[in-house]
Amino acid sequence: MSEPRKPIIAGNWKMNLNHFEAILLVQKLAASLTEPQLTEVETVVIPPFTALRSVQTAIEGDKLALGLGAQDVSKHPSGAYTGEISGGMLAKLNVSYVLVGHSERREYHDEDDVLVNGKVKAAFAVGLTPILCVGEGLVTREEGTHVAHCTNQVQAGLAGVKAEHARQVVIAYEPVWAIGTGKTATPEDAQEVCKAIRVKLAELYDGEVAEAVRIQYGGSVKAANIASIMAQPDVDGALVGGASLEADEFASIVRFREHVAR
Ligand SMILES: O=C[C@H](O)COP(=O)(O)O
Repeated sequence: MSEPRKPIIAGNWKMNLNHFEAILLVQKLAASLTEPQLTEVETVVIPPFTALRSVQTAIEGDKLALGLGAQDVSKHPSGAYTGEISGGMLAKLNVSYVLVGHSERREYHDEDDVLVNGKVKAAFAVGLTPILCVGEGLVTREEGTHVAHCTNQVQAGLAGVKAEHARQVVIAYEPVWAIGTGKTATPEDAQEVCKAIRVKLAELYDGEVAEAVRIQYGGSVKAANIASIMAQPDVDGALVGGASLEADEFASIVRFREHVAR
């Protein structure tokens, strides 16, 4: 019998908040959540690079049960790569998670599956856990090829990754048409793709790896819809954008068990 998967809710702050504002948000968030709530649901904040050090200091200084993530990582370990941030630099800041292949990186920074795969491997090489983001655009959804699109992205992102690492990855399914638009996929839409991703993991590795991997849904998640999304059997968490910038709203998302699924 495999261990139950611990829910993981992560707030991706994107390109918002300077380091002073970031500290305030972390302190407000911590004040809105009790220790047991933070232990029951793994809660991760993902600030911009410039706020990582301040947020890490706040988390460690106040002994907060919050995880720390970064929004991107270089595929290179070090060297003459102006503007890049290495996995080693992030690990030194006690960063645990790193987003890889977010749709905004794929769309606005031309990141393809080969680069995403390089970043996944760079993260594992220094002990970071990648949150591998996949998701289809509106055209693909309307064509009805969204499931294959997402499972192909998972396969490409994990190419050459051994089972011992693959079982630790977090996958975020984010339909691009639902990001920041207020349009949420239905819980059934989320379940369809998350289940297909788990089936693909079983094909690529084995059932044990597939059962261990946590799969998040992302795209206009808020307190009002989190319970019904989390009620789906293959959804193990959420990657939250806009709503993670408001402490009360994000805390309420983390406390999803208190809400009634609609
Ligand atoms: O990383 C988070 C996602 O892109 C979702 O963003 P959103 O909650 O603002 O739609």
